[in-house]
Amino acid sequence: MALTQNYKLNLIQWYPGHIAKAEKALKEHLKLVDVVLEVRDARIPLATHHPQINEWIGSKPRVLVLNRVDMLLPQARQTWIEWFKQQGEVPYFTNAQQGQGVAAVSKAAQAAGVVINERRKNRGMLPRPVRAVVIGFPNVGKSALINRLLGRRVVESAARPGVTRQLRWVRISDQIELLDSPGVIPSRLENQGNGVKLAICDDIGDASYDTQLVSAALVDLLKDLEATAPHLLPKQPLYARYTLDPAPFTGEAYLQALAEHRYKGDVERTARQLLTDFRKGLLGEIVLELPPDYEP
Ligand SMILES: Nc1nc2c(ncn2[C@@H]2O[C@H](COP(=O)(O)OP(=O)(O)OP(=O)(O)O)[C@@H](O)[C@H]2O)c(=O)[nH]1
Repeated sequence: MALTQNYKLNLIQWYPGHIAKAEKALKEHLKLVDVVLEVRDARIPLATHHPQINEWIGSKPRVLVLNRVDMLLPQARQTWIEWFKQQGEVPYFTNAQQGQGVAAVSKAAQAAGVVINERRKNRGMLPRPVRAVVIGFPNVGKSALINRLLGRRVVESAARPGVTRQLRWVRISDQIELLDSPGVIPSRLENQGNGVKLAICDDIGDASYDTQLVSAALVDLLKDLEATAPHLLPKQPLYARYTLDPAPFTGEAYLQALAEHRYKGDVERTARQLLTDFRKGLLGEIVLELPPDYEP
Protein backbone atom coordinates (compact mmCIF):
# COMPACT_ATOMS: atom_id res chain seq x y z
CA MET A 1 0.00 0.00 0.00
CA ALA A 2 3.05 2.21 0.14
CA LEU A 3 2.55 3.36 -3.42
CA THR A 4 -0.88 4.84 -2.79
CA GLN A 5 0.25 6.56 0.37
CA ASN A 6 2.94 8.30 -1.65
CA TYR A 7 0.63 9.83 -4.23
CA LYS A 8 0.79 13.58 -4.03
CA LEU A 9 -2.91 14.05 -3.94
CA ASN A 10 -4.13 17.31 -5.02
CA LEU A 11 -5.92 14.75 -7.14
CA ILE A 12 -8.86 14.95 -4.76
CA GLN A 13 -10.57 18.26 -4.19
CA TRP A 14 -12.69 18.61 -1.07
CA TYR A 15 -15.21 21.41 -0.52
CA PRO A 16 -14.66 22.88 2.94
CA GLY A 17 -18.09 24.64 3.05
CA HIS A 18 -19.95 21.37 2.48
CA ILE A 19 -17.77 19.58 5.01
CA ALA A 20 -18.41 22.13 7.79
CA LYS A 21 -22.17 21.90 7.12
CA ALA A 22 -22.19 18.11 7.07
CA GLU A 23 -20.14 17.94 10.30
CA LYS A 24 -22.56 20.26 12.06
CA ALA A 25 -25.59 18.25 10.87
CA LEU A 26 -23.96 15.00 11.97
CA LYS A 27 -23.20 16.31 15.46
CA GLU A 28 -26.85 17.46 15.77
CA HIS A 29 -28.01 13.94 14.80
CA LEU A 30 -25.68 12.39 17.34
CA LYS A 31 -27.00 14.58 20.16
CA LEU A 32 -30.51 13.18 19.62
CA VAL A 33 -29.73 9.49 20.03
CA ASP A 34 -28.77 6.81 22.58
CA VAL A 35 -27.22 4.28 20.17
CA VAL A 36 -25.15 4.77 17.01
CA LEU A 37 -25.01 2.32 14.10
CA GLU A 38 -21.75 3.15 12.33
CA VAL A 39 -21.70 1.79 8.77
CA ARG A 40 -18.41 1.30 6.96
CA ASP A 41 -17.48 -0.15 3.60
CA ALA A 42 -16.24 -3.69 4.30
CA ARG A 43 -13.67 -3.37 1.50
CA ILE A 44 -12.04 -0.43 3.30
CA PRO A 45 -13.08 -0.66 6.96
CA LEU A 46 -10.36 1.70 8.18
CA ALA A 47 -10.56 4.33 5.44
CA THR A 48 -14.33 4.60 6.07
CA HIS A 49 -13.75 5.37 9.74
CA HIS A 50 -13.48 9.10 10.41
CA PRO A 51 -10.69 9.76 12.94
CA GLN A 52 -12.93 12.05 15.04
CA ILE A 53 -16.00 9.87 15.09
CA ASN A 54 -15.24 8.19 18.43
CA GLU A 55 -14.88 11.60 20.03
CA TRP A 56 -18.21 12.73 18.52
CA ILE A 57 -20.04 9.58 19.64
CA GLY A 58 -18.55 9.79 23.15
CA SER A 59 -19.69 7.08 25.55
CA LYS A 60 -22.85 6.12 23.62
CA PRO A 61 -22.99 2.47 22.60
CA ARG A 62 -22.01 1.88 18.99
CA VAL A 63 -22.84 -1.02 16.68
CA LEU A 64 -20.14 -1.42 14.04
CA VAL A 65 -21.57 -2.45 10.65
CA LEU A 66 -19.29 -3.48 7.76
CA ASN A 67 -21.50 -3.32 4.70
CA ARG A 68 -21.01 -4.66 1.14
CA VAL A 69 -19.90 -8.01 2.53
CA ASP A 70 -20.78 -9.49 -0.86
CA MET A 71 -17.88 -7.52 -2.37
CA LEU A 72 -15.02 -9.33 -0.61
CA LEU A 73 -14.02 -12.97 -0.26
CA PRO A 74 -14.99 -14.90 2.91
CA GLN A 75 -11.31 -15.29 3.86
CA ALA A 76 -10.84 -11.51 3.68
CA ARG A 77 -13.86 -11.08 5.93
CA GLN A 78 -12.39 -13.58 8.37
CA THR A 79 -9.09 -11.68 8.45
CA TRP A 80 -10.96 -8.52 9.44
CA ILE A 81 -13.10 -10.33 12.02
CA GLU A 82 -9.95 -11.54 13.74
CA TRP A 83 -8.33 -8.09 13.68
CA PHE A 84 -11.39 -6.35 15.08
CA LYS A 85 -11.66 -9.03 17.76
CA GLN A 86 -8.09 -8.20 18.82
CA GLN A 87 -9.19 -4.57 19.14
CA GLY A 88 -12.07 -5.67 21.37
CA GLU A 89 -14.69 -4.89 18.70
CA VAL A 90 -17.39 -7.01 17.12
CA PRO A 91 -18.11 -6.09 13.51
CA TYR A 92 -21.48 -7.00 11.99
CA PHE A 93 -21.10 -7.81 8.29
CA THR A 94 -24.08 -6.98 6.09
CA ASN A 95 -25.27 -6.93 2.54
CA ALA A 96 -27.80 -4.13 2.94
CA GLN A 97 -28.90 -4.47 -0.66
CA GLN A 98 -30.03 -8.10 -0.18
CA GLY A 99 -30.61 -8.08 3.57
CA GLN A 100 -27.96 -10.54 4.80
CA GLY A 101 -26.77 -9.84 8.34
CA VAL A 102 -29.33 -7.09 9.00
CA ALA A 103 -31.34 -9.02 11.61
CA ALA A 104 -28.17 -9.39 13.71
CA VAL A 105 -27.60 -5.61 13.55
CA SER A 106 -31.13 -5.02 14.73
CA LYS A 107 -30.60 -7.42 17.64
CA ALA A 108 -27.33 -5.74 18.62
CA ALA A 109 -29.01 -2.33 18.63
CA GLN A 110 -31.82 -3.70 20.81
CA ALA A 111 -29.31 -5.23 23.21
CA ALA A 112 -27.63 -1.84 23.56
CA GLY A 113 -31.07 -0.40 24.22
CA VAL A 114 -31.74 -2.79 27.09
CA VAL A 115 -28.62 -1.53 28.89
CA ILE A 116 -29.69 2.07 28.37
CA ASN A 117 -33.17 1.47 29.76
CA GLU A 118 -31.65 -0.31 32.78
CA ARG A 119 -29.68 2.86 33.42
CA ARG A 120 -32.80 5.00 33.04
CA LYS A 121 -34.64 2.75 35.52
CA ASN A 122 -31.81 2.99 38.06
CA ARG A 123 -32.08 6.76 37.86
CA GLY A 124 -35.84 6.57 38.52
CA MET A 125 -36.74 7.39 34.90
CA LEU A 126 -39.38 5.63 32.83
CA PRO A 127 -38.22 3.27 30.09
CA ARG A 128 -38.80 4.45 26.52
CA PRO A 129 -37.89 3.18 23.07
CA VAL A 130 -34.20 3.61 22.55
CA ARG A 131 -33.25 6.11 19.86
CA ALA A 132 -30.72 5.15 17.23
CA VAL A 133 -29.15 6.65 14.13
CA VAL A 134 -27.31 5.12 11.20
CA ILE A 135 -24.18 7.06 10.30
CA GLY A 136 -21.44 6.58 7.72
CA PHE A 137 -19.52 8.03 4.81
CA PRO A 138 -21.42 8.90 1.61
CA ASN A 139 -22.66 5.95 -0.44
CA VAL A 140 -21.62 3.17 2.00
CA GLY A 141 -25.20 1.81 2.10
CA LYS A 142 -26.81 3.68 5.01
CA SER A 143 -30.19 4.14 3.31
CA ALA A 144 -30.24 0.55 2.12
CA LEU A 145 -29.55 -0.58 5.71
CA ILE A 146 -32.30 1.62 7.14
CA ASN A 147 -34.76 0.25 4.58
CA ARG A 148 -33.78 -3.28 5.54
CA LEU A 149 -34.03 -2.55 9.28
CA LEU A 150 -37.51 -1.20 8.70
CA GLY A 151 -38.45 -3.95 6.31
CA ARG A 152 -39.89 -1.50 3.80
CA ARG A 153 -38.63 1.16 1.47
CA VAL A 154 -39.02 4.49 3.23
CA VAL A 155 -35.65 6.03 2.54
CA GLU A 156 -34.44 6.63 -0.97
CA SER A 157 -31.42 4.47 -1.75
CA ALA A 158 -29.46 5.44 -4.83
CA ALA A 159 -26.12 4.88 -6.51
CA ARG A 160 -25.59 8.66 -6.48
CA PRO A 161 -23.57 9.79 -3.41
CA GLY A 162 -25.25 12.32 -1.09
CA VAL A 163 -28.97 11.76 -1.76
CA THR A 164 -30.31 11.61 1.81
CA ARG A 165 -31.68 14.56 3.85
CA GLN A 166 -34.39 15.59 6.57
CA LEU A 167 -35.45 14.12 9.97
CA ARG A 168 -38.15 11.65 11.13
CA TRP A 169 -38.34 8.91 13.80
CA VAL A 170 -39.55 5.47 12.78
CA ARG A 171 -40.15 2.38 14.94
CA ILE A 172 -38.13 -0.70 14.12
CA SER A 173 -39.44 -2.62 17.16
CA ASP A 174 -41.13 -1.95 20.52
CA GLN A 175 -37.73 -1.15 21.93
CA ILE A 176 -36.03 0.83 19.18
CA GLU A 177 -36.80 3.84 17.10
CA LEU A 178 -34.57 5.02 14.34
CA LEU A 179 -33.88 8.39 12.84
CA ASP A 180 -35.03 7.71 9.29
CA SER A 181 -32.39 9.87 7.65
CA PRO A 182 -28.82 8.71 8.06
CA GLY A 183 -26.04 10.90 9.40
CA VAL A 184 -23.51 11.48 6.66
CA ILE A 185 -19.91 11.62 7.80
CA PRO A 186 -18.07 14.21 5.73
CA SER A 187 -15.24 12.47 3.95
CA ARG A 188 -12.41 15.01 3.97
CA LEU A 189 -9.39 13.28 5.40
CA GLU A 190 -5.85 14.31 6.17
CA ASN A 191 -4.66 10.86 5.14
CA GLN A 192 -4.60 11.03 1.34
CA GLY A 193 -4.11 7.27 0.96
CA ASN A 194 -7.53 6.90 2.59
CA GLY A 195 -8.89 9.56 0.24
CA VAL A 196 -7.81 7.51 -2.77
CA LYS A 197 -9.51 4.40 -1.41
CA LEU A 198 -12.71 6.36 -0.79
CA ALA A 199 -12.57 7.66 -4.35
CA ILE A 200 -11.95 4.17 -5.76
CA CYS A 201 -14.96 2.80 -3.86
CA ASP A 202 -17.10 5.88 -4.67
CA ASP A 203 -17.55 6.62 -0.93
CA ILE A 204 -16.46 10.21 -1.39
CA GLY A 205 -19.58 12.40 -1.65
CA ASP A 206 -19.14 15.86 -3.12
CA ALA A 207 -15.40 15.75 -3.60
CA SER A 208 -14.05 15.73 -7.13
CA TYR A 209 -11.00 13.80 -8.21
CA ASP A 210 -8.74 12.98 -11.14
CA THR A 211 -10.15 9.79 -12.65
CA GLN A 212 -6.91 8.70 -14.28
CA LEU A 213 -4.83 9.08 -11.12
CA VAL A 214 -7.42 7.31 -8.96
CA SER A 215 -7.74 4.51 -11.50
CA ALA A 216 -3.95 4.14 -11.74
CA ALA A 217 -3.83 4.04 -7.92
CA LEU A 218 -6.34 1.17 -8.02
CA VAL A 219 -4.02 -0.81 -10.31
CA ASP A 220 -1.03 -0.14 -8.03
CA LEU A 221 -3.07 -1.09 -5.00
CA LEU A 222 -4.22 -4.34 -6.60
CA LYS A 223 -0.64 -5.23 -7.45
CA ASP A 224 0.45 -4.52 -3.87
CA LEU A 225 -2.40 -6.59 -2.46
CA GLU A 226 -1.74 -9.49 -4.81
CA ALA A 227 1.89 -9.49 -3.69
CA THR A 228 1.06 -9.28 0.03
CA ALA A 229 -2.09 -11.37 0.39
CA PRO A 230 -2.85 -13.32 -2.81
CA HIS A 231 -5.17 -15.73 -0.98
CA LEU A 232 -7.46 -12.86 0.07
CA LEU A 233 -8.14 -11.81 -3.53
CA PRO A 234 -9.50 -13.50 -6.65
CA LYS A 235 -6.76 -14.78 -8.93
CA GLN A 236 -5.23 -12.12 -11.22
CA PRO A 237 -8.31 -9.90 -11.28
CA LEU A 238 -7.00 -7.46 -13.92
CA TYR A 239 -5.69 -10.14 -16.24
CA ALA A 240 -8.89 -12.15 -15.88
CA ARG A 241 -10.99 -9.19 -16.95
CA TYR A 242 -8.84 -7.51 -19.59
CA THR A 243 -6.35 -10.21 -20.70
CA LEU A 244 -3.53 -7.77 -20.03
CA ASP A 245 -1.09 -8.63 -17.25
CA PRO A 246 -0.30 -5.64 -14.99
CA ALA A 247 2.96 -7.17 -13.71
CA PRO A 248 5.40 -5.26 -15.99
CA PHE A 249 3.62 -1.90 -15.59
CA THR A 250 3.15 0.88 -13.07
CA GLY A 251 -0.53 1.78 -12.58
CA GLU A 252 -0.24 4.73 -14.92
CA ALA A 253 1.59 2.74 -17.61
CA TYR A 254 -0.98 -0.05 -17.30
CA LEU A 255 -3.80 2.38 -18.10
CA GLN A 256 -1.91 3.52 -21.20
CA ALA A 257 -1.26 -0.05 -22.30
CA LEU A 258 -4.85 -1.10 -21.58
CA ALA A 259 -6.12 1.89 -23.56
CA GLU A 260 -4.07 0.72 -26.55
CA HIS A 261 -5.09 -2.91 -25.98
CA ARG A 262 -8.83 -2.30 -25.65
CA TYR A 263 -10.06 1.27 -25.94
CA LYS A 264 -8.49 2.79 -29.06
CA GLY A 265 -5.87 4.63 -27.02
CA ASP A 266 -8.47 6.57 -24.98
CA VAL A 267 -6.86 6.65 -21.50
CA GLU A 268 -9.62 8.67 -19.82
CA ARG A 269 -12.27 6.20 -21.00
CA THR A 270 -10.08 3.30 -19.89
CA ALA A 271 -9.66 4.85 -16.43
CA ARG A 272 -13.41 5.37 -16.06
CA GLN A 273 -14.17 1.85 -17.27
CA LEU A 274 -11.74 0.28 -14.83
CA LEU A 275 -13.26 2.15 -11.87
CA THR A 276 -16.79 1.29 -13.01
CA ASP A 277 -15.88 -2.37 -13.42
CA PHE A 278 -14.34 -2.44 -9.95
CA ARG A 279 -17.36 -0.73 -8.36
CA LYS A 280 -19.79 -3.09 -10.08
CA GLY A 281 -17.80 -6.05 -8.76
CA LEU A 282 -16.77 -7.12 -12.27
CA LEU A 283 -13.13 -7.56 -11.21
CA GLY A 284 -14.31 -9.98 -8.53
CA GLU A 285 -14.62 -9.76 -4.75
CA ILE A 286 -11.79 -7.47 -3.79
CA VAL A 287 -10.84 -6.26 -0.35
CA LEU A 288 -8.79 -3.05 -0.73
CA GLU A 289 -7.41 -2.78 2.76
CA LEU A 290 -5.63 -5.17 5.10
CA PRO A 291 -5.26 -4.86 8.86
CA PRO A 292 -2.32 -2.54 9.75
CA ASP A 293 -0.04 -5.25 11.12
CA TYR A 294 -1.14 -7.88 8.60
CA GLU A 295 1.21 -10.81 8.05
CA PRO A 296 0.30 -13.57 5.60
N1 LIG B 1 -23.27 -4.79 -3.62
C1 LIG B 1 -23.82 -4.09 -2.63
N2 LIG B 1 -24.39 -2.90 -2.89
C2 LIG B 1 -24.95 -2.20 -1.88
C3 LIG B 1 -24.96 -2.70 -0.55
N3 LIG B 1 -25.58 -1.78 0.23
C4 LIG B 1 -25.95 -0.77 -0.57
N4 LIG B 1 -25.58 -1.01 -1.84
C5 LIG B 1 -25.78 -0.14 -3.02
O1 LIG B 1 -24.91 0.98 -2.87
C6 LIG B 1 -25.53 2.16 -3.35
C7 LIG B 1 -25.55 3.22 -2.24
O2 LIG B 1 -26.42 2.78 -1.22
P1 LIG B 1 -27.22 3.83 -0.30
O3 LIG B 1 -28.02 3.04 0.67
O4 LIG B 1 -27.95 4.84 -1.15
O5 LIG B 1 -25.99 4.56 0.41
P2 LIG B 1 -26.00 5.79 1.45
O6 LIG B 1 -24.90 5.54 2.39
O7 LIG B 1 -27.37 5.98 2.02
O8 LIG B 1 -25.65 6.99 0.46
P3 LIG B 1 -25.79 8.60 0.70
O9 LIG B 1 -27.24 8.91 0.82
O10 LIG B 1 -25.17 9.07 -0.56
O11 LIG B 1 -24.96 9.00 1.86
C8 LIG B 1 -26.90 1.74 -3.86
O12 LIG B 1 -26.81 1.50 -5.24
C9 LIG B 1 -27.18 0.46 -3.09
O13 LIG B 1 -28.07 -0.39 -3.78
C10 LIG B 1 -24.35 -3.98 -0.30
O14 LIG B 1 -24.28 -4.49 0.82
N5 LIG B 1 -23.80 -4.62 -1.39
